[in-house]
Amino acid sequence: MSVLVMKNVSVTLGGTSILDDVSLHVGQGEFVSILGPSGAGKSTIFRLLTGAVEHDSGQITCNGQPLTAKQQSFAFMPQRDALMPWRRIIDNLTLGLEVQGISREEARARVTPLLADFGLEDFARHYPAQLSGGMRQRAALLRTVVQDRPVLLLDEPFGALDALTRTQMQAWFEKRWRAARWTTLLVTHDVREAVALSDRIFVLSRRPAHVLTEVQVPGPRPRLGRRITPEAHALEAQVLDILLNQTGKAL
Ligand SMILES: Nc1ncnc2c1ncn2[C@@H]1O[C@H](COP(=O)(O)OP(=O)(O)OP(=O)(O)O)[C@@H](O)[C@H]1O
Repeated sequence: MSVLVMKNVSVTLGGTSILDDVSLHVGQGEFVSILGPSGAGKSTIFRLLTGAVEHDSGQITCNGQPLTAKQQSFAFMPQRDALMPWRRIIDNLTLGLEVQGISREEARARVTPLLADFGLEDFARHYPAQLSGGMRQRAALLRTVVQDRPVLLLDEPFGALDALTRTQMQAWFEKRWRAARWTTLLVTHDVREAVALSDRIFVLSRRPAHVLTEVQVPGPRPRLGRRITPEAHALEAQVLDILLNQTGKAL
């Protein structure tokens, strides 16, 4: 059964058509990515799902229920880690839960057992500026995951990292995901990342965005580094061609 369904959704902002008849779905425990050219409207989909913008037409449901502003269906991780510099890591990690009305003690009790898995057990009392970029992203991810919502929305979570750290983080996250099977929707413009991490990929056109194609990613996991299969390589090339074609049209 699909947890998240967007059906024929269109969005206009300031008189400009941004999303045009977008349909996509994410199943329970599935990892789905949205790929598209820069400015296509990928982040707009997340703004829509988090209630920051409204759709003109179409339907959005979570677990079969129409999305409402009150419903807390999604745990959202923005592009930048958005950790508060004046709060210790432990207090940043509990923030999402505290906003939900959970006491600080209860929030800490939920976060603490996860610290080791996220490589943060020795850094709970540090401030964000004392952590590396990769560690901050792991903290932001932990803060998102611990909210225990039906769907994780990840907006280019590794985009700001250097290439080596990004590869390490992708491998680390993929391993965590295989163990936890969080229902995940990832926005990225990194074709390799989408192929390495996803079960399925929706490729968007340039703005106004519509779904150009939906691809099922073949082959066993993990698909990172030297383990990349010929099928995954071929898919990368195919998806890249589709995207370059879109960018070419935009130039
Ligand atoms: N309030 C607004 N009024 C008009 N246009 C807007 C508004 N907000 C966003 N846009 C436009 O919507 C388009 C889609 O933006 P969005 O951030 O969703 O794209 P994106 O695919 O996530 O881009 P990137 O990959 O570069 O992050 C952009 O061209 C942007 O200029």
